Amino acid sequence: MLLNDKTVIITGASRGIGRAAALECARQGANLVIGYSGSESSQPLVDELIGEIRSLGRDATSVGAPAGDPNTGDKLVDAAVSHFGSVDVFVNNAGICPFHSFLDMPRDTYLETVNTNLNGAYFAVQAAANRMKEQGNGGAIIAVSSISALVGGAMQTHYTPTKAGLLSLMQSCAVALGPYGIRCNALLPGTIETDINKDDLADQDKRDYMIGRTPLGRLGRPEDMAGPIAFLASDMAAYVTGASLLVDGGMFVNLQ
Ligand SMILES: NC(=O)C1=CN([C@@H]2O[C@H](COP(=O)(O)OP(=O)(O)OC[C@H]3O[C@@H](n4cnc5c(N)ncnc54)[C@H](O)[C@@H]3O)[C@@H](O)[C@H]2O)C=CC1
Ligand SMILES: C[C@H](O)[C@@H]1OC(=O)[C@H](O)[C@@H]1O
Repeated sequence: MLLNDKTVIITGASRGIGRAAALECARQGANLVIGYSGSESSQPLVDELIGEIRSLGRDATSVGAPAGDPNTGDKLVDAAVSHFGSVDVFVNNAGICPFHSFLDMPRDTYLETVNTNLNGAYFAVQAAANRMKEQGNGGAIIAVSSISALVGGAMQTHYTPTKAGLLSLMQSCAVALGPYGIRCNALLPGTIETDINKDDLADQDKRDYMIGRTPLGRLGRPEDMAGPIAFLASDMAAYVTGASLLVDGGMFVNLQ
């Protein structure tokens, strides 16, 4: 197992990519702190996920707190330490992408997107890194960035800068935290079918277009992200830091 007895924190883990990553980390031997928004509607999903993790023979606890709140990272770290005694891996995954055109972007939509996806991530990564430094055994930090860190989208002008920001944050943190043995990497998913793009992909033309751009001939599934996240979290990636792992079915390189 790749993550035996490690403590892994994952934000936005109630569903989608975060959930699949949590289950894979549990299969690989980790105990989990499940970060979620704290909304009532998420609670049953979180309870079900914790049940699944326990049925895999591992343990999990949850923290309901908004990703954009600068104190959320401290709460996640406190929960990891009080339940499991350490923080070994931190996966910053929570994110939103409310598709909207640029010229009439509501200021609140822009600010909420940047706050949830990037500002909260900064403080959460800082909290996890301080704990890892204190423990003195290194650690692994992974930010779920996106193919959108590299390319634009007319309906994503508020979103793509947050994903480029996360990629850049991991690069700079790799430099800042390397001396403590803390590795920092970015995962760049392509188009993965989850709730974040359910409405967008309900448009059959858009869906066919995205599939057509993907050499592997299908959209991604959350499970496709889980192995790469577990790899980056594990000692198999002991010399990988400051890297970005594009997991997109080949979409990015498909010019013509
Ligand atoms: N689905 C895709 O095609 C891609 C997704 N990503 C990124 O992957 C990450 C996960 O997204 P998906 O699993 O696709 O979508 P999703 O909508 O299924 O999951 C998003 C998760 O973030 C949580 N979340 C949202 N706002 C939050 C808040 N304010 N506080 C705490 N948690 C909050 C949600 O509760 C949910 O658990 C996001 O950062 C997204 O930008 C990146 C590239 C492609
Ligand atoms: C929400 C989008 O469909 C998804 O998110 C991203 O980061 C990429 O732009 C994907 O297409």
